[in-house]
Amino acid sequence: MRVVVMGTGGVGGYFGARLAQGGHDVSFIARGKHLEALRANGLKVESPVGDVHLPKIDVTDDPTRLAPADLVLFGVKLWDTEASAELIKPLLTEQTAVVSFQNGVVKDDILRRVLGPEHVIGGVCYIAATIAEPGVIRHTGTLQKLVFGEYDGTTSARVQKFHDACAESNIDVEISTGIEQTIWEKFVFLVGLSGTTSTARTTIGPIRANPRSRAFLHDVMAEVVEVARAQGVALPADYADDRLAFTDGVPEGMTSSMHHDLERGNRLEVTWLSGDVVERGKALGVPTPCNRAITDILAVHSEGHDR
Ligand SMILES: NC(=O)C1=CN([C@@H]2O[C@H](COP(=O)(O)OP(=O)(O)OC[C@H]3O[C@@H](n4cnc5c(N)ncnc54)[C@H](OP(=O)(O)O)[C@@H]3O)[C@@H](O)[C@H]2O)C=CC1
Ligand SMILES: CC(C)(CO)C(=O)C(=O)O
Repeated sequence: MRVVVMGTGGVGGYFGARLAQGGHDVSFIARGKHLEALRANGLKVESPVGDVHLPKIDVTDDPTRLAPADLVLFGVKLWDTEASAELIKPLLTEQTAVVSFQNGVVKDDILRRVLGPEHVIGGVCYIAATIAEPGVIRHTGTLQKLVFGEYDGTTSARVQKFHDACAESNIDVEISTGIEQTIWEKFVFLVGLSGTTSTARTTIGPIRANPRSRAFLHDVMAEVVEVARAQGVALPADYADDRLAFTDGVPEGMTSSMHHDLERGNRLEVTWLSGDVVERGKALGVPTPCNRAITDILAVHSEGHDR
């Protein structure tokens, strides 16, 4: 299976490296200093579940050179979705699948519009990984899981093939037969985690331990549940309680990729996370005051800061 990784960052770099380590044919798209370092020194992953060094990788900023692909693993930040989708068009044959492991619930709408719905497989990932320095991906903790599936719920040959490639590459992997709901389930937790850790500027431990911030976390997630239900996603009415209980089980030092971005002065995905909840809430008549507070508080940082 010929895999092309669009965006060799925390997510794309980590999972792409594992697939290459597992013996699969993987090429990478990158840019800037990261591209230069990847060309010069290859791709390194530092990980508690095993380091990887691929001294020589096929990496470029010109996707046309990599055509055709069986599967494109799409891992750019949400603001780069549309432009990156345009760039990968030359990679597609009739059968090519594109699977985005980005956060948010709008990503696949954009991919479907730019690439055509037949190419898009739904996906979510669970990992904490960043570009530590050009050419180096740092994975924190042991969580590293991919969940994906066709939107019509069938287990197609391309989904099964990618599943098997991941399993052979020591990636925790699961096929979802209800991927839209799976994406919304992650979105509920992610919006709660990213919104609270970024506004409180701390990890989940102190947030869940303090009665006021715990109630805020609950209410942020409850708003996402209400929005999901209003647009027809079958989440249980008490799903925020379920996610709060889940949150009690994660390590107290856990935080979100958005909190990391805030600490580094990077641009933030808040517009596509809490901000998207607010916009959907407005359209559906669902009040979203907690997510509005998060979006407005983080607005001063959302474009990042020069350091
Ligand atoms: N990091 C994590 O632990 C997790 C992240 N996610 C989600 O996954 C998505 C990706 O996040 P993450 O991996 O952290 O992002 P990163 O910023 O680490 O990686 C994205 C990479 O793609 C590059 N890129 C963007 N556009 C192009 C282009 N046109 N050509 C070449 N390279 C390009 C970026 O370059 P440049 O830096 O120059 O922009 C960057 O190197 C996000 O939606 C995030 O929310 C989900 C779960 C966990
Ligand atoms: C919730 C988590 C850490 C899981 O992968 C994540 O997706 C993020 O912070 O972006």
